[in-house]
Amino acid sequence: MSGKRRQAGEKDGGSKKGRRQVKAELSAALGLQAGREEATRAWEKREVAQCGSVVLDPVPFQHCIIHSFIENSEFLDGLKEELLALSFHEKSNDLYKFQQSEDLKSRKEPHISALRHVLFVDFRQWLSEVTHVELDTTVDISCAQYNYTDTLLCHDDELEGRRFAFILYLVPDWCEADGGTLDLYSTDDRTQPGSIVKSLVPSWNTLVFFEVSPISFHQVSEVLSEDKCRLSVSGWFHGSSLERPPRYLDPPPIRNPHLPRDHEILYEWINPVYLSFEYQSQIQEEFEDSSEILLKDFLKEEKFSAICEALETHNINCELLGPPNRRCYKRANGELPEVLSACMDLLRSEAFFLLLSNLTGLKLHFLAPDNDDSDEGESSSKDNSRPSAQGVEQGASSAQLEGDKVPTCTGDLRLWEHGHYTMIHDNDPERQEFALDLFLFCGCEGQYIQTLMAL
Ligand SMILES: O=C(O)CCC(=O)C(=O)O
Ligand SMILES: [Fe+2]
Repeated sequence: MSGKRRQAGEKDGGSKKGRRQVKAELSAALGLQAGREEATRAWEKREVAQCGSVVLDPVPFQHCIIHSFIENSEFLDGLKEELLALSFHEKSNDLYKFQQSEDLKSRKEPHISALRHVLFVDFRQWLSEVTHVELDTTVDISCAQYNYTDTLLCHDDELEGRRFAFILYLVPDWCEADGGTLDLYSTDDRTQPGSIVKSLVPSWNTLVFFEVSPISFHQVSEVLSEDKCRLSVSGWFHGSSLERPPRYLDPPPIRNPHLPRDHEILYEWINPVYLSFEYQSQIQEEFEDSSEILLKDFLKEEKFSAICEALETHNINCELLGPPNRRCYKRANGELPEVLSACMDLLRSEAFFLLLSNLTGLKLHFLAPDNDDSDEGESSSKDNSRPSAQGVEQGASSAQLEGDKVPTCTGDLRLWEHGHYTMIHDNDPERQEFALDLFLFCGCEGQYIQTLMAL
């Protein structure tokens, strides 16, 4: 970029008419030679250091916090105004929920242009000098708003070319109880995230940057304040990426064939409407159309009440499952109250495999008709976007249906609390095969069973 064009970018479009020039200035602390040298030394030696308003910390991964990042703080009021006037769109999936602005790369507003300049010219030079990393001129920047209940779950930011992530916070007075902290995770020797070891509370005019690497796992915790807006400008400085070790894959779950139980078990547990052949065919047709189905009041009322009561009154031993970039929920791991273990047995029983075959048209039992011969049996399209099931408590199981192999299943009792989640990954072992997912929700309003075809 030529000096001439840069000059133009810094100015308010109307400056010729005598309006003030819009210019952002980096914190004076970043200009001090001694501070830069100390920061460079600390970064290289991976040491904790504080150089004025600049704090460097290598744990759990190299990051840096710069308070009063922009020297002329009133500039930020103008910037905030321009940012809030942009159009934002809702971003929402299994990983995040927040609002993102349009790309700031080519916005012409004076404060936004000036911020781009101070970040990608002045600060980039400082960053390159302190970290000894050559950074290219790629401009990668947008604005985010996190409001009540918004979050961005555990991720590492890794994408070709991203070398440093940065976030400049433009928040009102903020405290830990408001949520929305930037949480940094430790990692194990397989570079899987473990637990949160540092939480950064956002504050006005503070910039955080960190090195993007295979261990840079972080999240934005759920915003708990009902009225504050967590406004930030964030993006990445680009350079050649660090080498990435092969990604760790979860071992596949242990699957078992059905338990030998005859159809009596169905009469004992299942709402009789689901045992009528006529209704089963209707359900099957619907399932074949949409590859998923929700069956209300699936269990007999007295059985369902007994399950709910057992869940409420017994102290069920659980373990918290991770890693947090994949899942976070509790799984029952001890002996279950009798009615719950009987219910799990039902879901794994031979009779239930046959019932599921009738409800879905899938061959989950050798006695089930082979749907490949029928006209409508082609419901095997790959669906990589199935949603994660949510519920207060839930038993989940999935049955495998591959070729001539004996159908098998695996399942667990999951206990859901506020903040628990599952995420979808391309390299899930469960996603490499044909499977039917089944969720029986308890402790939510009403009872229903949902089946989803995974592949
Ligand atoms: O806003 C933050 O504190 C972090 C944002 C983030 O991790 C991202 O946008 O990838
Ligand atoms: Fe991130």
